[in-house]
Amino acid sequence: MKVLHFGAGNIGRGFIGKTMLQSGFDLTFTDINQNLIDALNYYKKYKVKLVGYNYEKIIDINNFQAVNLNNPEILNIISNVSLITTAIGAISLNKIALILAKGIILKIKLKSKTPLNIIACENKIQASSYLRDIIFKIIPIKYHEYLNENIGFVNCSIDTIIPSISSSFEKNTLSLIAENFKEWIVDKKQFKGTIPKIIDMTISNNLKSFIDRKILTLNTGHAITAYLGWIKNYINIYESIKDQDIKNIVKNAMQESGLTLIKKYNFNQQNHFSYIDKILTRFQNPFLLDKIERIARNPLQKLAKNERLIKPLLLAKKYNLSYFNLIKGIAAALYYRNKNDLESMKIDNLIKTLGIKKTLSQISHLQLDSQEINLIISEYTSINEIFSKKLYN
Ligand SMILES: NC(=O)C1=CN([C@@H]2O[C@H](COP(=O)(O)OP(=O)(O)OC[C@H]3O[C@@H](n4cnc5c(N)ncnc54)[C@H](O)[C@@H]3O)[C@@H](O)[C@H]2O)C=CC1
Ligand SMILES: O=P(O)(O)OC[C@H]1O[C@](O)(CO)[C@@H](O)[C@@H]1O
Repeated sequence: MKVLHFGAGNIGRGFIGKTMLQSGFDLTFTDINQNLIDALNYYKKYKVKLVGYNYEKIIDINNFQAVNLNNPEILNIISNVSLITTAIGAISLNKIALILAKGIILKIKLKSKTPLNIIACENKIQASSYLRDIIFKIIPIKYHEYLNENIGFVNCSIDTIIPSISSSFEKNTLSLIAENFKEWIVDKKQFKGTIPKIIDMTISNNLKSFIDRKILTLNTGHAITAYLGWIKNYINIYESIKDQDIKNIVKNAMQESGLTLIKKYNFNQQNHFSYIDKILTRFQNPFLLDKIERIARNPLQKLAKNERLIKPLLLAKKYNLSYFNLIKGIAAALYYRNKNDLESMKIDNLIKTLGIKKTLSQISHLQLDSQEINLIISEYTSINEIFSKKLYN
């Protein structure tokens, strides 16, 4: 089976690409980063070092192709593959929609009857449905019946941790260190045609609860660990989570979010709280050398209404549950400044232009004079009083 993967980055090379090749598929990577494409075509292989507690295994990855997204050949490839996966960043999905639409139209004109499934492997709730909606807006209505019959947009939950570090164990810069833990769950109902057998891919009938469980537990805790760690000048996630004050806030915030999920999905509380404890152990994995900067990236996206920080706060408010540790995490996210992170600088500019309250309301869609906004601002102010020297380093 021919597969095209968008985004030859950490998760693209370290998990999606690896699993497609281990499943015996004919894999092509595509990316906008020409250096990455050139390196893939030059080296024609790389290694993935899986690390866990008392576990290390190096896997050789080879036998793949790589094409730049802007190479005209990409349309033929799209029209010819049975599966497309993406790992480019949720904020970039709208940038590939047009090229996907053009490739699908070519597929239609070639009178292809082979179903094509598209799985957006992004940290965004129902990312594939989001991509589907954009593509349907682009493709002429006369083709919509074909789309509905032959093109599957399959939502998934993807949980593993693959840091952006230069491969200290290999001179080949494509090689990666990846967490041994992985959980990739896809929505059975959204596939068109036969569901491909892919190593490490689990098929589920009730994906929504798994997506929310992962994004609103792991990513909520991951983000708060990063933002609080940044304020205290830590570099790596494991340093931050080893700080007991930070760990207490992170664990309590994950439990605050967890109680909303228990209410919404009727999860067993003991099972869910042990899921939280396992995640905290994963954050403490020193072998990953996961940088705070990677987990803190794109704070505008992460402070959006339907995302890992605001969504659990709104659910806690809805269910009249405690949310004061989530408030601390949101304030820390708002406080994050990194000259290398465009979104963090956009927040800085917004605060200078609109003030903190209006900025937060605009980003999060929280009501301007809500209790939640006032609590976040007061938390932000107390962070600033303690750490103000940090803001403009
Ligand atoms: N790294 C990880 O551990 C995990 C990442 N994810 C998700 O996977 C996605 C990618 O994350 P990473 O691999 O960490 O990021 P990354 O930055 O390492 O890789 C993203 C790749 O996509 C490419 N790209 C960006 N825009 C593109 C476009 N328009 N067309 C083609 N390629 C494009 C970039 O050049 C880069 O090579 C994100 O949504 C992230 O939330 C999900 C679970 C785990
Ligand atoms: O990729 P995002 O959405 O910036 O989130 C940061 C991190 O959260 C995780 O997805 C954890 O699953 C990371 O590995 C991921 O890269």
